[in-house]
Amino acid sequence: MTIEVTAGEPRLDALCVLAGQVRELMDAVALTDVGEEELTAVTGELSALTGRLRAAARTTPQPFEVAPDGTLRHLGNAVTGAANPHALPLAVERAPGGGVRAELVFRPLHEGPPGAVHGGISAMILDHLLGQAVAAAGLAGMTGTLTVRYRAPVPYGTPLVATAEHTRSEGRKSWADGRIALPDGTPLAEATGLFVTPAGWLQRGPAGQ
Ligand SMILES: CCCCCCCCCCCCCC(=O)SCCNC(=O)CCNC(=O)[C@H](O)C(C)(C)COP(=O)(O)OP(=O)(O)OC[C@H]1O[C@@H](n2cnc3c(N)ncnc32)[C@H](O)[C@@H]1OP(=O)(O)O
Repeated sequence: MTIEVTAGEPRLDALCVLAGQVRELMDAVALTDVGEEELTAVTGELSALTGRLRAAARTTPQPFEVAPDGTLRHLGNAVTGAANPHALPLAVERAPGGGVRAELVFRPLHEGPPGAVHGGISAMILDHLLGQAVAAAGLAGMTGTLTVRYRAPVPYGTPLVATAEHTRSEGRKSWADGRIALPDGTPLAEATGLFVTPAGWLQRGPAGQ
């Protein structure tokens, strides 16, 4: 899988490349059929590598921050963060007709029911996308409620499209709708959510800037 690295800073770029390699490692672990001896040998090598990375460690991932070019970025985010091995990472863009969209391919690693993506993984993606639709409308907030309707099993290993749009706001409360669909638009999982802008964000913004 090709990981887009956009930090533009050598150390952060290297961290994002490392995270991409770890994603490949996680996929390999989920699918490997090598024998016990090889599993034990690989575990030993990984233990040594883990120790090298922990030689200099922080207590929180790469923060939500203002990048040198003035844009907001969150390389440590669990859904979009290129520096977070847990993230797909999801590349979210503005949708031509309003709202936001992202193309995505889930992996066998995301399996819940046999042959399909775990419902909690789908909900996580929808939570983030709805939140970003609200943020794109200028009203960034924390998820208050999220309701998901699972209409059909979400497959992994096949291209899908996720979209979301802000639907309305009342004071600090904003609502958004979204869905994960097949490329032809057939919805597989649909969500609606309420996002509340914490009072402090109105003064300082989500990055505390
Ligand atoms: C430019 C910026 C870019 C940013 C990009 C970011 C994109 C990232 C996208 C990431 C996306 C992923 C995001 C994540 O993963 S966010 C992670 C998951 N969510 C959380 O952890 C949220 C935890 N909860 C809280 O922090 C607080 O409870 C919040 C902030 C939600 C409200 O605490 P606050 O003290 O501020 O609220 P208030 O008590 O003054 O109430 C205010 C109003 O809101 C109503 N209310 C409150 N809670 C709920 C509820 N649960 N259901 C229904 N309604 C609720 C309440 O009745 C009242 O309404 P009204 O009586 O006035 O009518």
